[in-house]
Formats: sequence, C-alpha cells, structure tokens
Amino acid sequence: MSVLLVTGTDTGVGKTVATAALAAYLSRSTTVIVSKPLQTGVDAVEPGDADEVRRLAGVEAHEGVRLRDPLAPTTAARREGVDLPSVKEQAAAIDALRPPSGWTLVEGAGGLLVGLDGEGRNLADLAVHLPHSAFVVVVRAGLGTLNHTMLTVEALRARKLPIAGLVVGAWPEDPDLAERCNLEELPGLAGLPLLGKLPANAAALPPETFRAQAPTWFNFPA
Ligand SMILES: Nc1ncnc2c1ncn2[C@@H]1O[C@H](COP(=O)(O)OP(=O)(O)OP(=O)(O)O)[C@@H](O)[C@H]1O
Ligand SMILES: C[C@H](N)[C@H](N)CCCCCC(=O)O
Ligand SMILES: [Mg+2]
Repeated sequence: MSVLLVTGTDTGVGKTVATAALAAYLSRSTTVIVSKPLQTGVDAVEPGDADEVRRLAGVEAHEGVRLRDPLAPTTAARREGVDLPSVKEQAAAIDALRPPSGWTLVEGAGGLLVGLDGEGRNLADLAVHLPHSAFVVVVRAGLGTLNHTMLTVEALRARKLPIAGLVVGAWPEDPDLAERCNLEELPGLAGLPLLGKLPANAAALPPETFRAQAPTWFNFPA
C-alpha cells in the first residue's frame, strides 16, 4: 500500500490532526505527501486542513478544490456555482502526487459517504480508482463512538475496501464522556488494529513538540 485514505466516523473527529500525526510519524523514515482533495468552510485566505497539516507536521500538503461555505462539498459547490471534478479525476490528481517511494495520505471531507462530486460519489467510490490504497478510520473518543465506528467499518467492508486500522482522534470536552467510551473494546468489536491514539491536547502542541511526540502515539512499525 502506498496511499492511506484518512476517513472519519464524522466531521470534526480529528482527521486533520490524525493525518498530521501520521505524516509526522511516517516522514521520519520516508517521503510523505498529503492531499486534501476538497476543502469546505474556508474563504480564499483562511488556512485549511492542508495548511494545518503543513503547520503541525512540516510535510508537503496539497489542497484541491476550496469552497467557502462550511457545508457538504456538493452543497457548498452548488451554492458557489462550482463544478466539482469527478472522483475519478480527483483520484488521478492524487495519483499524480505519489512520491517515487513513500506515502500519500489523503484526507476526505466529513465522513466516508459524504458526496465529493457532482454525481454524489464519495471517498469509497474514489478509492476504487486508487490502486494500492487502504483506509485509516479516525474515530472520536467518547460515548457513541462504537456505533459510529462500526457503521463506517461495515460500509467499507460491504465495498470490499481494505482498512489498515483505526486511529483515535478528537476527545470530548467533558472528561466524563471520555471515560465512558470503552475504547479498549474497539479493536475487538471492529476486528481491526488500533493503529494510534492522539492525546487530547495534540492539536494544541507547538509543531516541534507535535513532531517529536507523534511517533509515540502510534503502535505500528513505520
Ligand atoms: N486529539 C486532539 N487534541 C486536541 N484537539 C483536537 C484533537 N483532535 C481534533 N482536535 C480538534 O478538534 C477539531 C476537529 O478536528 P479536525 O479538524 O482534525 O477534524 P476533521 O475530522 O478533520 O474535520 P473535517 O471533517 O472538517 O475535516 C479541531 O479544532 C481540532 O484542532
Ligand atoms: C464543513 C466541515 N468542516 C466539513 N469540511 C464538511 C462536512 C460535511 C458533512 C456532511 C454531513 O455528513 O452531513
Ligand atoms: Mg479535516
């Protein structure tokens, strides 16, 4: 596998922070390129997810289409009168970024089945056009994550798409909720490895600290 498609159980679950952490970890031993094919909710000058990954991990990060409204890509595109590239075209653009050796990390928009082009095709549909790719599912810590994780995992399995494993991304504000999420049950329930777990302060760390600590958040050989 040379492409990891970073999806999440929802929007706001920590895909960007997890992508940055994965990039910081993997780039210690090989080349890492990050792609965010579709960015919504930022105007022409605000930093988007690719900028955040660049800031935290210090790796090359590319942004595809940028849309102003903080909505699903198809809705935001319609409101701006933008024709989205097909997922096949988005996959070709990602393929063109592949380094000769190393990893390409691709962050989706929202959860797995969010429409990414004018026909409503999603990241699972895009994956079909990206050989040698596997999914990483970023899950929120906190009560409710078991169901959301299993819904995403089942959707990937139904499409026979490879899943590398799970990463715990965002933590709830309420520490009590964080305690009530029985994360230890996740790997067994999903039948997938827990590749990593971000600490609740990950995104607030200075970049140099983030890059130094990120490798300790993962438990798979890079
Ligand atoms: N482990 C963490 N520690 C601290 N803050 C976090 C962590 N993970 C995520 N956050 C914060 O939670 C918010 C949502 O995280 P993030 O932007 O990574 O979500 P996302 O899944 O990429 O969302 P989107 O679907 O918009 O791309 C951000 O403000 C981020 O800084
Ligand atoms: C605006 C937000 N931050 C994401 N970029 C887009 C999330 C789309 C979610 C669509 C949905 O599942 O309802
Ligand atoms: Mg993001």
